Amino acid sequence: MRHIHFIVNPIAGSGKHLITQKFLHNFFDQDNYVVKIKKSDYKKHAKTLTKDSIKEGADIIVACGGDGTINEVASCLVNTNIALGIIPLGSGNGLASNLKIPKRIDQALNLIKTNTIKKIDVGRINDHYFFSNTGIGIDAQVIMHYENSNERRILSYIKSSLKALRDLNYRNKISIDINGEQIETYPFLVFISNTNEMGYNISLTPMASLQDGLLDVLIVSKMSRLKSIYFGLLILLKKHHLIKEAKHYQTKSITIRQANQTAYDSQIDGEFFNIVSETIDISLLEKSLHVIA
Ligand SMILES: Nc1ncnc2c1ncn2[C@@H]1O[C@H](COP(=O)(O)OP(=O)(O)OP(=O)(O)O)[C@@H](O)[C@H]1O
Repeated sequence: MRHIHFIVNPIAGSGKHLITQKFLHNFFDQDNYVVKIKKSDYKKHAKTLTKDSIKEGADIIVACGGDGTINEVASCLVNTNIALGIIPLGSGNGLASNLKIPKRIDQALNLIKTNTIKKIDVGRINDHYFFSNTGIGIDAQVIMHYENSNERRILSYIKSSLKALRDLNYRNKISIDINGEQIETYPFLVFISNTNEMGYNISLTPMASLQDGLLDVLIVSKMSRLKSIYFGLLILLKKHHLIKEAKHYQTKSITIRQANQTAYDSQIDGEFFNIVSETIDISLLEKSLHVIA
């Protein structure tokens, strides 16, 4: 008997989904599978539900949602033999796209049935794991406005990006240690990625791989508002590497420090976090998550 637990975020993406016990029994026969569905009721609830499922002996735990839900579920599965399944119900679905998990629910469920395991790298930023990407700078500000908007559509990302640009300031100088180099900069963006897609087919780190034992880092230094808009257009055209303020690195670890500040606005897998610390340490745990993909 294989025990599969589905953790469903009811507000992810459009908020519409077909995942019911009856629907799942079309895919997982009751002679071979024990299927359980749990619904998250609030932010971080998926973590508690996943921890309970681990205690209940689940063999596979399926995150049904976007990158935020995957982060909550997968954070509990790092360095275990329990496999993560993914049903991409989110708006962006960056990690699922990178893993080529089908967007159609029936196809994604059939994939889970195959139980084909891939071991993938996991990123860590201080006490948090990330599976897709993390960043400080304009991305964190965009996510902050997006979360405050209480809308979950691409248009809300566009509006949030415009607000973040309007409020752009370069008050904090940071120092970055990477590959033996020390970089001092007023950052527009420091983006650290494990995957080659952020969702919506947009990528800042097209060379990134989930299995190469490396993090891809994009450091973009201070630039004018006008140039930031140009940078945004270049991202859409996949040509953002062309501006001189953008530098790309591959690394296993990176440390960020800032003078006179003890907190960082950041985003972790598309969720806003205020990290209270003088230093940010980012590292990679090689192939430490089992994913069905
Ligand atoms: N019942 C709930 N009510 C409100 N928020 C919830 C609930 N359950 C989960 N959440 C939160 O919803 C947030 C968004 O989830 P998720 O990232 O999975 O979807 P998404 O934003 O639509 O997708 P993506 O990140 O791929 O764009 C997460 O922070 C999660 O903790």
